[in-house]
Amino acid sequence: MDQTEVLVPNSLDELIAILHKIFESDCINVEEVQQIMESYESNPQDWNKFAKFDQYRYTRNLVDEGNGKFNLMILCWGEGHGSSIHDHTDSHCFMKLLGGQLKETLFEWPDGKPQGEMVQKSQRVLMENKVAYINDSIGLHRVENGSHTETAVSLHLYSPPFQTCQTFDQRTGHKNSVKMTFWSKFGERTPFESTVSQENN
Ligand SMILES: N[C@@H](CS(=O)O)C(=O)O
Ligand SMILES: [Fe+2]
Repeated sequence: MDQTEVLVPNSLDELIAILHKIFESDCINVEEVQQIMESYESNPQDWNKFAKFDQYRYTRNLVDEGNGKFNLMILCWGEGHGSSIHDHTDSHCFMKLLGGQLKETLFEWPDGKPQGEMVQKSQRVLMENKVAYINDSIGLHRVENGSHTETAVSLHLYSPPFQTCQTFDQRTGHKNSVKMTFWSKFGERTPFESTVSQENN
């Protein structure tokens, strides 16, 4: 084994083990994380137990707490489900498509501008196994499952972990602070009380 060896995770568990190693360091190489997440070939048998859908909105399902360095979660998007325009609370955000496709629309921060329609920077469709990266200096985004026939499942890594973010009204740029919750943790449904605030997102 030499130092340039490229590890290819053969399962979600192997990917998580590699991520734990990478995040022992305080200095994160974005390309390295992106590459290792991309090299894992999605296998539904690895992640089915975390993939819990809701009829009305996308769900967030905690998979791993990354020794306190990151949160790894699986998001389940029903047909037509989407997120509000939001930021990522000064964290790194990696998003890998495990199943289906998702549309990501990037927006500029509205700060310092007169109130009005938010400025859209770009749009792309993420295909299975691809990994997108965003942080607050890149901008804001909205993620949508535009399909009316297929669900989508994505794997998100946030470092450092965060529990609140800001959402933005596309017409006015007005922002709201939102508490983010988990539909399930480690494959178990989260008790009702702690999921209520997610409905406001
Ligand atoms: N950042 C969002 C998902 S997405 O739309 O990127 C979340 O963690 O809920
Ligand atoms: Fe996001």
